[in-house]
Amino acid sequence: MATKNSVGALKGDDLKGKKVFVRVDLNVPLDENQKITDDTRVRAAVPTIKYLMQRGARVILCSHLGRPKGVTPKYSLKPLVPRLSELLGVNVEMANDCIGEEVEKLVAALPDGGVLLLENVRFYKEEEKNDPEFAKKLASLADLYVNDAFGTAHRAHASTEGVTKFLKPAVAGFLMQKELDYLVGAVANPKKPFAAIVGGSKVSSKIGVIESLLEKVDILLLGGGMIFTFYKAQGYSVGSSLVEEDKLGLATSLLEKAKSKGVSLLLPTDVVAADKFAADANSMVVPASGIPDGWMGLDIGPDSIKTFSESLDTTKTIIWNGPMGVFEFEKFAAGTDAIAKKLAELSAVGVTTIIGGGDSVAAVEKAGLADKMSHISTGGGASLELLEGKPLPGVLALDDA
Ligand SMILES: Nc1ncnc2c1ncn2[C@@H]1O[C@H](COP(=O)(O)OP(=O)(O)O)[C@@H](O)[C@H]1O
Ligand SMILES: O=C(OP(=O)(O)O)[C@H](O)COP(=O)(O)O
Repeated sequence: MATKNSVGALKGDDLKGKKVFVRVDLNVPLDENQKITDDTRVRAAVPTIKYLMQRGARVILCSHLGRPKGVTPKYSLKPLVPRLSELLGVNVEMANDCIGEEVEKLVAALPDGGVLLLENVRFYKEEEKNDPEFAKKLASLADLYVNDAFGTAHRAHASTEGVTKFLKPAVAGFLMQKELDYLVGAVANPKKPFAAIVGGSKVSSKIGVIESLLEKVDILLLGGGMIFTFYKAQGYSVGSSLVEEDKLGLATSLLEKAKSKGVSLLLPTDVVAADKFAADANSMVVPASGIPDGWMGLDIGPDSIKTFSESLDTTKTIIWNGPMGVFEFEKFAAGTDAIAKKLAELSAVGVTTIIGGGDSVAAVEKAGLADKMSHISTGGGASLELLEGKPLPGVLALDDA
């Protein structure tokens, strides 16, 4: 993907008094009392907004929250206002809509350096349909466009893609730039040796990323539920572990591809098996080649943790996507925790460590190690697509640098 123009190229003269439409990803988890349970995405949006505020721009924030079908109070962005105001040090205004006369009035009343948050853009079905008329209405609110919503950059929606046809310049925000620098830059030109750790539930959801990474990495460590498809393909007994029967051939061909590329592909040599899929299951460590009938592998075992850790010792760049086990259950979180700790240790001695979104981020956060990593992606689906080598529509639509 070509380098994109960034908001940092816009100076005071470009921004003073200008209305800037900023697409952010404020799709945060809320509890039943509408309280934010993880504000990572809000904090990640702050540098771009502050940069614009400090240069006298009038900032119009646009985001989605959840996947509403029509106007749904539960998915209002109103609960975001207090935290945004606190982080930005101003009273963020809230609109009840994202287009229309009332919104236009609020935009007109915005002072230089002021911030207006539009209501959930997905309250209109036209957003996800990338409807040009709707995109034009969004565009008409502002003088220029900044996309900082990395987590939504894999969606070709009106506020991420369509709007750029009517609003120029269209540039990347600081978060978007940082995500691209790490997930494209560091992966395309890694300091070597370069290792990837891929886990998560199914091989089918990670085929693209494994194939793409096999072209680039020196070491590939596999964990999570997908390993049992690899074991079964090799003729091991896997008990009642998660297996995708229709992907056995694929698993074999991935192993062969790794061999032909000279990639050192490591599968766990032992696993923690459970007698049921539950937090209070009975568990035992068994060799990878012999999971007893009625038992299922839910984590990588201690020998594998040791081998995986040692293999990472020599690396200079590590990317991690997907947990090593069912980390949501304390009993089966040791493999994931150990990898998180290892990456934190290696970061401290200068290894570039990149956590590619989704559940791996949740696992690193649960372990309290988020601030130790070089980069933690704010996008699950978006980071996966980038790592698969797919272009992101929300990025493609921006002006080239
Ligand atoms: N051995 C396993 N058996 C079943 N599920 C697993 C196993 N290991 C990991 N998982 C599950 O995989 C899920 C994460 O998978 P995935 O969504 O592919 O990862 P990510 O979100 O990081 O891309 C977690 O909910 C975890 O419990
Ligand atoms: O949370 C998001 O994606 P993610 O869960 O893949 O990180 C983004 O806000 C995109 O949301 P969507 O998958 O409803 O388009």
